[in-house]
Amino acid sequence: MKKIGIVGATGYTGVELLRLLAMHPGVEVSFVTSRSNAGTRVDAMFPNLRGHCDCLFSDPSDDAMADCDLVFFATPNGVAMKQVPQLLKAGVKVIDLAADFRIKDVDVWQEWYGMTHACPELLETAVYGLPEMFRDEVRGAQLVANPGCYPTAVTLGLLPLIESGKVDLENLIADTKSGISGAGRQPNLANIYSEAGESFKAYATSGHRHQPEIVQTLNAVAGTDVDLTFSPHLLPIIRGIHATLYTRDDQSLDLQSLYEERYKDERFVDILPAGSQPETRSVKGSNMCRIAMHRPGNGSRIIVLSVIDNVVKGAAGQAIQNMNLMLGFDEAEALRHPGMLP
Ligand SMILES: NC(=O)C1=CN([C@@H]2O[C@H](COP(=O)(O)OP(=O)(O)OC[C@H]3O[C@@H](n4cnc5c(N)ncnc54)[C@H](OP(=O)(O)O)[C@@H]3O)[C@@H](O)[C@H]2O)C=CC1
Ligand SMILES: CC(=O)N[C@@H](CCC(=O)OP(=O)(O)O)C(=O)O
Repeated sequence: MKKIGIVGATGYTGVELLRLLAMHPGVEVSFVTSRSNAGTRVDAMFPNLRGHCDCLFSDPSDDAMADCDLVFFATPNGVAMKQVPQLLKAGVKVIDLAADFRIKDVDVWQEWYGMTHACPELLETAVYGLPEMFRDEVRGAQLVANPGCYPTAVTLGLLPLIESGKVDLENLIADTKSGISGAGRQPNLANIYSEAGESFKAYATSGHRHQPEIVQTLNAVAGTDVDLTFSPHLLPIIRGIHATLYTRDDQSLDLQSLYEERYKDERFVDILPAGSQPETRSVKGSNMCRIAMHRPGNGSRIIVLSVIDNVVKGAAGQAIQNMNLMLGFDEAEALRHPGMLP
C-alpha cells in the first residue's frame, strides 16, 4: 500500500480527495492536516467518511509528512511552495492542487498571484498535470501542478481545434460559469446562499488568474501566441463548470470526427453526439469532461460546450488521475464511477 498525505484536508478539494481515495485499493491515507482541527478525528468532522477513514488531523508542521510516498497540497495558493522543496529532497512525490507550480514564467506568476515565489527553480521541472496532454511526463514526475478548474474545462474544450491549426487564434472566447464550491469552504459573504442563490453574475471580468494559465498551454500547442478573452461567472449551484467556447474556421473542419479522433483513447473525456448540450449534472461527482460541438447555420462560427465537476475533474479527481500515473496504478483507479443525477 502506498502512503498518502493530504495537506488541507478540511477544504472542499481535500475532503473530496478523502472521499475518492476511500475507493482506491492501492493506497492508505496516513497523514491529513488541519491547523485548526489538529487532534480531531476526520470522520467526526465529516460523517460521510465514517467507516472509511479513522485518521486524526495533524498539524502541517508534523514531520510524519516526509514518511509518505505522495503528498497532495489542497491548500490556498502560496502554501505548497514553502514545503515542497524539503519534501522533494526527502524523496516524496507531490501534487499541488493550487497554482504554485502551474505558470512557468515566475514574473507572470508573481504579477497574478501578488506574492514572491519561494522556489522559482522548481517551476521548470514541475509537470502540468493535464493527463490528456502530458500523460508521459506526469508518469515520470516528482512534482505535478494540478490544473485549475476553469483551465481544465476550457483547455480540453479547445485542444482539438488548436491542434488542427485551422481556427482563428486571434479571437478565442471562453465564456465560463462555475458553481460556488469553486470558491472554497472558507466563509465569504458573497458566496453565502442568500447572496449567491437565485442570482447570476460575472466576476473578475477585467482579469482572472486562470487566463494566463490557459494561454500558456494553448500557446504551447499552437506554437504561437493566441488571443483569448476569458470571462468567468458565478452560477448559483454547488458543483459544476460550464464553458461555452467560441472561434471560427474556414468551414473545412469536420468537428465531430476531429474531437472523436482526438479523444478516442481518453477515459475521462466524453464527446457527445452532434447537436448535444451537456449538462453540469451529468458530470456531478465524476471525473468526466463532457464536450459537444456546434456550427450554427453551418457557417464559419464554432461553438464548443464543455462541462466538468470543478471539485473532481477540476481538482481532486484529476489529482488522483495524476497520482495513479505517478505511482503506476491504472489511471482510472477510484475514478470509474458515473456522475450523480439529479
Ligand atoms: N474548490 C475548487 O473547486 C477548486 C480549488 N482549487 C484549488 O485547490 C486549493 C484548495 O481549494 P479548496 O479545497 O476549495 O480550499 P478551501 O479553502 O476549501 O480549503 C483550504 C484548506 O487548506 C488549509 N489551509 C489553509 N491555509 C493553510 C496554510 N497556510 N497551511 C496549511 N493548510 C492551510 C485549510 O485548513 P486549516 O485552515 O484547518 O489548516 C483547508 O483545509 C486552492 O488552491 C484552490 O484554488 C483548484 C481547483 C478547483
Ligand atoms: C467560483 C470561484 O470563485 N472559483 C474560483 C476558481 C477556483 C480555482 O480553481 O482556482 P485556483 O487557480 O486557485 O486553483 C475563482 O474564480 O477564483
